[in-house]
Amino acid sequence: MDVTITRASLRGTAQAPPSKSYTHRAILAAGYASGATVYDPLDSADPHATARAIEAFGGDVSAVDGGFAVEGFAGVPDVPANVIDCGNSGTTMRLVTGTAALADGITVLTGDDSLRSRPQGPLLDAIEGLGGRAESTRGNGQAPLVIEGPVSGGRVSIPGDVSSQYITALLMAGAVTEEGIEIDLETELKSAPYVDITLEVLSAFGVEAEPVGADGGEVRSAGASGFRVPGGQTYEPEGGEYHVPGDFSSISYLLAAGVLAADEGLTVRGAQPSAQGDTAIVGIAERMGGDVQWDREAGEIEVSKSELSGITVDVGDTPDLLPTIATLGAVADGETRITNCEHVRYKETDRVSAMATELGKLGASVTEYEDELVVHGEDSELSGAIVDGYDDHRIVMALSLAGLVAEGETVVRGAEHVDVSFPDFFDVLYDLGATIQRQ
Ligand SMILES: O=C(O)C1=C[C@@H](OP(=O)(O)O)[C@@H](O)[C@H](O)C1
Ligand SMILES: C=C(OP(=O)(O)O)C(=O)O
Repeated sequence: MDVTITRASLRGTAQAPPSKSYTHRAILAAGYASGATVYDPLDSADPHATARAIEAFGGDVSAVDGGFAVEGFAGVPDVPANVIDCGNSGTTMRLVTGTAALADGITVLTGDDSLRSRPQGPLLDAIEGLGGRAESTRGNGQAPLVIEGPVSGGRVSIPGDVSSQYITALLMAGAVTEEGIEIDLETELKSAPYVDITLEVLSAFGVEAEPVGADGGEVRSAGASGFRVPGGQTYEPEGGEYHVPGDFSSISYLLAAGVLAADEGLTVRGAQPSAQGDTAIVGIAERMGGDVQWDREAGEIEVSKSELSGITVDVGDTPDLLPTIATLGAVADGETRITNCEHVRYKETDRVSAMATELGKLGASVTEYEDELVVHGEDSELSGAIVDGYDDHRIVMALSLAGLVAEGETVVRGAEHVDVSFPDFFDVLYDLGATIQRQ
């Protein structure tokens, strides 16, 4: 699907979609349990992939009023009767690789073209280190993957600068191994707040796990030298239910739409504080000069159109914000420097390169370095063009934002990929007053 967007003035109220990261973890944790109801889940393509995996391991996920009822496999996954298709979802493939290592037999995991080009090698090595079998069929560290368990736990070391999802996978699976898992980080951890999300969900399911400090003291994931999860634990959420908070990566597009185009202001609901690193978008928009008010208790953000100035942002903890910040930078006055972003190249597409290329087509001046993206707002005048969404939901949404302010028509190709994390993105923009045509 192509979407055509023209300059518009936005106003009104938008509801943030539920968090993708929390939804994946909550339904998988319910799978590791004997079951639970996950309320307010994100009902989109990526969590559906995790739900399919839970079913393949002997559980069941069904829609009930306001949520998903999950019947779990109680810590002992069946050997799947078929290949598990993880679709476009990196989170599913990594987290479920951990589950597969617990099954007494072979699991085969695959995904779409994008997912089959993403790095899995460090997680495969970790599972081999725990005594399992974990192979890439092509021997290149990418899916299709063949995993054979069961592993009983142990100690592994793993790089922290490729994907934090490897750590999440090992912690979630480690809790139901016999011995538990100790993880030593070989490098600094990127995307660390995502492991904090994991620890928060594990705690809500009554599972103990912790970061280990460089000096053996207590730290949050961002300063950790490793992680530890004792084995023999049981997943069981209080009251048999879990509630998913709103998604701040998705909120980033609504906030950006507000600072770019809401002359009369707009309100974003569902913005309760949580462990999400992408909450940083509120402070980033403010630092750029955005008029943003966040009532944390009410979970509401008021935002209105503002003159923006370029800033420097380190996205080591918040890789998914890069496309949004790049678009804001193209409209801001002065230079926006997005640093510490090499790991943003390992996503659904190389997002550093994709944003440099496509914003360039819209008239932005962008310089790409291995670990930095620099947007020269002062030399950028956005005017409509046909741009490619790279089959990547975040590229599609970030380029659509540019369409709200560019002169003339912006056509975003492959716009249907918003189904991964924000299925009604274009309906929400339309309701806020955007001009959207779908072909
Ligand atoms: O664990 C998660 O829910 C996620 C972790 C991050 O990936 P990396 O840890 O691979 O950077 C993030 O980019 C992804 O969208 C979701
Ligand atoms: C990278 C993302 O997700 P995943 O790793 O689950 O594909 C994302 O949602 O931006």
